[in-house]
Amino acid sequence: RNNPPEAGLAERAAETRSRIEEKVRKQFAIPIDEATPEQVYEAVGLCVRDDIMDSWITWRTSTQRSGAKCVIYLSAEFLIGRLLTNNLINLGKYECYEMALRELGYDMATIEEVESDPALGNGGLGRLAACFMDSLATLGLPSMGYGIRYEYGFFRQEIRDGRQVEIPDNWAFGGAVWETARTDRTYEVRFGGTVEENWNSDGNLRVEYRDYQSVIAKPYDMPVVGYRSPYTGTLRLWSAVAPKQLDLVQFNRGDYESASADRELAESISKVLYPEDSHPRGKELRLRQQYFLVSATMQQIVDSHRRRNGDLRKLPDAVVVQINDTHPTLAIPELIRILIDNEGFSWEEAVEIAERTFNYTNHTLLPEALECWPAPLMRSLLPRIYRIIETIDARLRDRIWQTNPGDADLISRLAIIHDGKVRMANLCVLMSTKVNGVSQLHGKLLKTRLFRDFYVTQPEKFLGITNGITQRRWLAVANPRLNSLINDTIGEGFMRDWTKLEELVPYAEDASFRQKFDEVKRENKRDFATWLERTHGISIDPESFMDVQAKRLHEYKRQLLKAVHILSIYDGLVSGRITDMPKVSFVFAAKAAPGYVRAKDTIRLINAISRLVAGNERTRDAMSVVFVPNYDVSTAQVLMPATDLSEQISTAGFEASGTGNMKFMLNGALTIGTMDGANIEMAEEVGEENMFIFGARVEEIDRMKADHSYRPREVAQADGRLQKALEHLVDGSLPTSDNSRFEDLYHSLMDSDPYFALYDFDAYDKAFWEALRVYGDRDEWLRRAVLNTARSGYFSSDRTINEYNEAVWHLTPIDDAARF
Ligand SMILES: CCc1ccc([C@H](C)CC(=O)N[C@@H]2O[C@H](CO)[C@@H](O)[C@H](O)[C@H]2O)cc1
Repeated sequence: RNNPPEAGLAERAAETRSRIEEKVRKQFAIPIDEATPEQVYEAVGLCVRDDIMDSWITWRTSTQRSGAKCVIYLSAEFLIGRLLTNNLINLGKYECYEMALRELGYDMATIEEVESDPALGNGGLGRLAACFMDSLATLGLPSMGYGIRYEYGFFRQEIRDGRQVEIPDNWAFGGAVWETARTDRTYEVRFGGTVEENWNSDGNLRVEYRDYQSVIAKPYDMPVVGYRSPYTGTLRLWSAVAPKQLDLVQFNRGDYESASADRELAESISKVLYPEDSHPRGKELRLRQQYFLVSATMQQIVDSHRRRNGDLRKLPDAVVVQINDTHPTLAIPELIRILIDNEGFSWEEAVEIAERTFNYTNHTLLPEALECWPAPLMRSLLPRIYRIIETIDARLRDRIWQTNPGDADLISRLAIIHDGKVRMANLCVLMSTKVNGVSQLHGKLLKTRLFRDFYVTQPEKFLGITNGITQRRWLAVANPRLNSLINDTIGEGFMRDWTKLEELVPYAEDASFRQKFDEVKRENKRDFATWLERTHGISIDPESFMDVQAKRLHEYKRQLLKAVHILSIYDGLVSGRITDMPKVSFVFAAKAAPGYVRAKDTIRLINAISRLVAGNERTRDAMSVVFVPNYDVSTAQVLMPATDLSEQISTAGFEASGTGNMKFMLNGALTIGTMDGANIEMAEEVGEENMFIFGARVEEIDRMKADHSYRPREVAQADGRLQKALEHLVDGSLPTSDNSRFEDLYHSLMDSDPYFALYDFDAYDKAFWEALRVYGDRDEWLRRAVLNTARSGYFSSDRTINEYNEAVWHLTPIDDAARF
């Protein structure tokens, strides 16, 4: 990050240095030269935290006082990543702290790596929420994120004998310098018990709760620092605490277990993140987590509004709540409960307020990912909430019966409670003002498929808002070399104004700029190789062509297509069919949900292929297959700047948007991909000729699904290369530590191939070789790579957030005058 040292930098660095020394002394009672990197990291973090405090307090109190409309981003996941470097860059203090540390004998990289990566999310949905918080703060839009402070985040992944092993991730063990426990803002959340509704003489409803279990929700606040903007947002994460630590009565009775049983049950609520990102396991604890999050949040929202404004009818003018997928759906009946049971509103009034308060974002079309809770479970765990949902459902059924008498089918499709299940997506759509998909194609498919019956009656409710990524973390933090090159070429404007990146387009034709761009990529590849060796003891050739597929392991993302294609290249090299191929490193990074057997099998297959390739002298120097363990935000930040080819090969119609695709594009990688999700809009921005687009379009996939015409086995038999490659899965040629093979994967492709991997194989092969051909022409490759970076500005989450604000939230940014 070698920006010329501005005037005064040395003085500020000296002052910062003494603050760090002082912090070490006060915090650890030792002189700096005895401190460990962990202690120095904590001291530095605490100094930066002090730098943030004043503006954080100012804005939190002033936005509250000003009554400015605020967006509440309600999400079960926030994949925030490490915060030190991000906060320093957003504060404009990176160089200052880097110089101070250097004078203390520390290089920033060492201190940065000490920080734990709070994996409070699974993947796309969680990371999107984190990018959104950064953009909201940078754009000065009054905002608060609400989530759960899981004690154990997303599991750590280790690969043993080629297999994924899950290790608990106690992220906060090293102390979390960025959070503040708000013991002054705790709320009680009730579970179970019985509920009695009594209408008293003055016709008001009085609801009696009995025999319920209580859990205390304790908030931990984290500041969300905007980029060079004094506005600091807040991320509030709730932690579950038992109302009483120990039941002395039971304890004195010698019944020690039950004495602490309640406590364990209570605190198990925020113990661990559920590692599924498609198959909800419908576990009671997961439902407890969801209600815990929404009840604490909505109680607090109503409380502070009543304290600030008093008239709850005006709540929708003061706050707008964005529900991040269906996981926080219960916020809707919870608000209605509070308004009726605690605030004495009528049913109609409460429903009207709720409908004007909530909006819902859908992130997946996968039927198996749509949450449907068993009605008996919800009735017993949340008796009052279930009553309210029953009433909403009954009134909906009545309304449909009036408008479509006799149309039982329509009712069975639109109803919220159906077949003993509570369909969370239907409840969200019915009770939200706006429902959006996360790319233009996804938005369209919500209208024509998933929510068609709702769309026909309320078309204005539905839209598509294409995802985005924050250029602060995914360029300035992750790729300082490219960031400096861009700053030196077109200035720093891009960090705050995504449209500025366009100014880089002409430099695609500039040979000296392409040269510098190439040098940046080479350096980043060397960094990645060094990091991979140091962190995982895995070696990779930094001069090789980096072909990367990094995302959650899921059949629709088709890591299997990539793996089978690599086997066909292996066969080609062994048979001599393939002679001239540049050295390629096929890099995979992916976590599989622990219960998703086929996904875990695919990881095992990739590692077996890696051994097969390394074990053959005809292939080991021509290519390597590398599986990078424990893919998380920090890994993505070192991997994406080092990538040449980004694999975005999902079956058309299955990837709602993708956001990794945007990060690779921004960091100068070319994309080989299908016309799916946001890939389509990337092709619109940069031109299809600057990507390697292949494969069946969504219409073709739909047709084959509709007429059941697809015969995968015939496709394989018609293509000798493909057939031979597939044989490896069952012929024992793949080295596995227990001689196990991959029958299930083989048959999943040959018998049904639900994601049309074999159908797109040949088209993929052609696109891949075209990519290698272009890579052979350095100038052409670099020209296209520069264009991809230059045309990726549209995928800034600032553009996305501005679209949400115009179409859904209607917030007023804090007045710019105060911003600078
Ligand atoms: C209940 C289990 C569960 C947990 C998480 C999810 C998420 C919705 C899965 C997810 O992360 N979806 C991804 O969201 C990204 C952000 O919008 C999109 O870019 C990806 O296309 C989508 O797969 C579904 C089901």
